[in-house]
Amino acid sequence: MRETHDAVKIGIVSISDRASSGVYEDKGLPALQEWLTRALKNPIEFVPRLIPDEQAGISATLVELVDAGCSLVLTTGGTGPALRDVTPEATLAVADKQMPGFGEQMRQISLAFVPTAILSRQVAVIRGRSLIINLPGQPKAIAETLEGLKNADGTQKVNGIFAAVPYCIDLIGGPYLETHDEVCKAFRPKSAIRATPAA
Ligand SMILES: Nc1ncnc2c1ncn2[C@@H]1O[C@H](COP(=O)(O)OP(=O)(O)OP(=O)(O)O)[C@@H](O)[C@H]1O
Ligand SMILES: Nc1nc2c(c(=O)[nH]1)N[C@H]1C(S)=C(S)[C@@H](COP(=O)(O)O)O[C@H]1N2
Repeated sequence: MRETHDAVKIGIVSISDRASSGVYEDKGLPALQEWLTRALKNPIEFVPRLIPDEQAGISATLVELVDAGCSLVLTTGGTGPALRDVTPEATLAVADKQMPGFGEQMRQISLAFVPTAILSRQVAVIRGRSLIINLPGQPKAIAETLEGLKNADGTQKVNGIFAAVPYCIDLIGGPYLETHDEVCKAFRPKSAIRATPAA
């Protein structure tokens, strides 16, 4: 087993008019932080932001976090069809590349929980050396989409989207992310798996 893990900086962004103005307590940032801490073996520096559903402000926050060196930025909220839901537009506005597989897989997973999952417009994009992914706003949907669906015996039924995140970050020149298999088994082609250093 590897003794040391690369450090990673992760931006977490909760996008909610009501949580950011104090109408209700934000549950998005704690849910993101809890899941990532449970899933990753790497030491994580979190860069958190709680902001309203304003397109220009969301784009500016994403650019700021990428420029600050975050290899991964996860957003939660503002992906539905309501007039104020503009997270996908704000994310696409700062994209170098779109990564449509993440949104497709999230909707696939979420349909097992709620029929209204087809109302979610989550996107994922690459900007520079950073992967930015939109997650739904329901706090419980964060773990559901990252982790996927498990059978009653604990085996994986549908892979969560996080299974593909470490290899994606390898490909854009980021740190080597390693996960706890019981939370989320990351997939890499054999040729991309780092050799274990000699003891
Ligand atoms: N940051 C949050 N903290 C706690 N609960 C949230 C948060 N964001 C969303 N929710 C819950 O999930 C539901 C759906 O999220 P959505 O992003 O569509 O919010 P919304 O209805 O647009 O309102 P708002 O932007 O004011 O949170 C919300 O109505 C709320 O019950
Ligand atoms: N796993 C999961 N995904 C989900 C949901 C949920 O409860 N669980 N809610 C859906 C609903 S009702 C909507 S409108 C969309 C968009 O949510 P957002 O605007 O909160 O981002 O996410 C969907 N995805």
